Amino acid sequence: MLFEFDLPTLYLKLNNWTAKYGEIFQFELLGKKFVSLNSSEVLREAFNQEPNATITAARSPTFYGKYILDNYSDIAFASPNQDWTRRRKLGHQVLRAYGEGLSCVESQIKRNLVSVKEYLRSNENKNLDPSEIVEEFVLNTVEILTIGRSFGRNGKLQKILHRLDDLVNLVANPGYDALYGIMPFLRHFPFQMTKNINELHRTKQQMMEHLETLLKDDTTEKGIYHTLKEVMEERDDDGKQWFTQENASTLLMNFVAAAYLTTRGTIMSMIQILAKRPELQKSLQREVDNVIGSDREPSLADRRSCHLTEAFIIESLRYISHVPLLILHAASQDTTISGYTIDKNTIIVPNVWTIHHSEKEFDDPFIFKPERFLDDKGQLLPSNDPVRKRVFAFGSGKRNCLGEVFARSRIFLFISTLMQLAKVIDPDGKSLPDLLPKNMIPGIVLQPQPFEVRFILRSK
Ligand code: HEM
Repeated sequence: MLFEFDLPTLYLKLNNWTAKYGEIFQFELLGKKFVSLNSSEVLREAFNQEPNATITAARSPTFYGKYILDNYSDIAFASPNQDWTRRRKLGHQVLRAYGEGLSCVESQIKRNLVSVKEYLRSNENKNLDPSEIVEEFVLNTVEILTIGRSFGRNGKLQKILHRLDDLVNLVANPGYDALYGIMPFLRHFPFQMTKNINELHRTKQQMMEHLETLLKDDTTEKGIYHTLKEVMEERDDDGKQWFTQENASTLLMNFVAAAYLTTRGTIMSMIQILAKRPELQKSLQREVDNVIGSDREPSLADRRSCHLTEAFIIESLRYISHVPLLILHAASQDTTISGYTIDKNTIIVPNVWTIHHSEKEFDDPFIFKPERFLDDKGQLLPSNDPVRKRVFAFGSGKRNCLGEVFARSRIFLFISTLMQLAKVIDPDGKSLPDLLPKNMIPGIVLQPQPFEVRFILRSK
């Protein structure tokens, strides 16, 4: 029970301990050594300055990485070595090619927003749990990224991806991972978790088989999987295949899992925050009206002129801090951080939730203030401004998130479209609590509690 319930809320305990023990402290849990990094300065010394940047880029061994991700064939759970460096570079390349630059991808995403618009129009002024439409939007973008087009919530691919995500969330839960990591033979006993593990293997297989089928369709639209297939054909000088089927399926699993819960959590939280702040909504709508107007759809080029919308996204990521401890790192050799000796194999806990809610780092950290990221002319602070540099929502250094640009641009398109089209208000006959960072549902990725809102179309 300790495993299941304490580890997902470890970030709250670490926040209390930071008040007692300061910017960096070590502790032991389940027989393992941990070091918690609790200030932006210490985190940067560990992740951005050599030799620590290289030493702390390792991951600790996990059951999930070993048994689900084919013995660390992936990017996110593997420790660096030569092959990993090539995989991470490939991950960057495919995300840049399919997720960030191509206008055809942008137009696909905009087409995807049409169903969001239809949903808002046909459900106007009704009490709604927005998760259904947010999940469909996020999974559609994942489908477009993966195979170049989306098939909607009733399509086979989306059903597989949804199930895959649910299972990853259960199986990668740090409590179960720790338990199965210590006693991996448990996976042969008929517990519910064993059933989940087996179903996850089958669902991964189903995803790959379905992608193979879709690959045969006669279409010009391409996604990451088309490129991965080509890379699987490559051979090194010694004839070795450097990127295998296991690498492809686990890379896709990383992307699907990393893209879904994180983006869902951000957009859902932003909707709840908006419903409680009519003044902020008015300012965002004014910006969207001035920059985009109502006759055309928002596009990624508008990000440059929508300073408040961008600040709203960054402040939401800081305030909710829904990946509270990033993915845990590990020390690949003995080192020193902030004067403390850190032994090889110590698990490194980037205590980002605490950094984002520390008075030393941010004024009024528990108050939601997008303006903290704007200068006195209302322009977004540059990314190298000290205030922006204290936000670690996507990590920092050698293991930072590969999908940051993709995620932020999708969130921008969703929120600017929403502000162009509708006003978000409290539900009818029910109360909607303000979103409080300490009340999120625990997990590797925190989620807001279920809630309902109403959408009122602006054209009326
Ligand atoms: C709001 C959305 C997102 C947030 C807040 C987020 C946050 C993070 C964080 C905190 C990490 C761990 C960094 C570390 O361990 O130091 C991470 C890693 C990663 N993310 Fe994201 N992420 C988001 C969306 C995405 C998307 C859309 C993708 C891909 C399509 C993606 C792909 C990855 C990958 C592959 C890694 C592993 C990198 C590595 O271990 O080297 N993420 N992300």
